[in-house]
Amino acid sequence: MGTVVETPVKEADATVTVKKPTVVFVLGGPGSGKGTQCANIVEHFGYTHLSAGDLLRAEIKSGSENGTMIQNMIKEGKIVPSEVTIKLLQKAMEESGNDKFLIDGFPRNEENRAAFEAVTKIEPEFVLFFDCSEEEMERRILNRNQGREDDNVETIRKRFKVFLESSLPVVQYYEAKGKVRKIDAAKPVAEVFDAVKAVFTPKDEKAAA
Ligand SMILES: Nc1ncnc2c1ncn2[C@@H]1O[C@H](COP(=O)(O)OP(=O)(O)O)[C@@H](O)[C@H]1O
Ligand SMILES: Nc1ccn([C@@H]2O[C@H](COP(=O)(O)OP(=O)(O)O)[C@@H](O)[C@H]2O)c(=O)n1
Ligand SMILES: [Mg+2]
Repeated sequence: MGTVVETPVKEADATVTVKKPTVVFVLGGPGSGKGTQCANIVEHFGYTHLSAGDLLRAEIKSGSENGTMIQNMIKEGKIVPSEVTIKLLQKAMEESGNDKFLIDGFPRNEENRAAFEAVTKIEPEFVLFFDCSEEEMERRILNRNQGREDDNVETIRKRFKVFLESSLPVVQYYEAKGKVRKIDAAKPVAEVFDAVKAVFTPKDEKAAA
């Protein structure tokens, strides 16, 4: 008869408490200044900036099998299926070594939002929303000069339509949860950043200042 050796199973070890990363979604129309302000936030507040658009453009450049599909969708101002974008975001989060992220330009529609929540189980800390008129956004995009295939009048019009029809409802979803921090993004860069800083500065520090 063999001896039964009991190995104690430590429940606490099995359910390792993995701390969920802090995520801030940075939303706003095309050209509202998301990328510009994210660069400032990174410098001051130690976040890692992940632009969904930049990740998708890098994926095209890498020659991935999804590249052509992504390129066609971006040219048409359409939103790439969540599956693709979320994989890129997750990979970038893992590779960063950080635990605080600005996710810029995502979620851009209800499908993006629901899929990210279902896959990662992460709820954003808050949503930074850059509010700007179409006129001003169009002016900025046409002066952006980054050689983007979607920065032309025809595609810009399509992107604005997608923004109004698909992206704004996501902002409204978070508004109903009290998570939206709305910024007047039509002002000069430094003034917009002053408003952004106020959102990221903890309340007790503000009181001490
Ligand atoms: N507050 C601002 N005032 C004027 N131009 C701006 C402002 N913020 C950004 N820009 C410029 O507008 C263009 C779009 O900004 P960007 O940060 O790329 O916006 P988004 O990522 O929302 O599309 C860039 O050329 C940028 O330099
Ligand atoms: N969540 C996202 C973000 C961007 N994109 C695609 O990438 C394009 C450019 O996104 P972007 O965030 O770089 O654009 P800007 O708002 O910075 O001008 C979008 O118009 C979409 O075609 C997407 O499909 N899904
Ligand atoms: Mg951008």
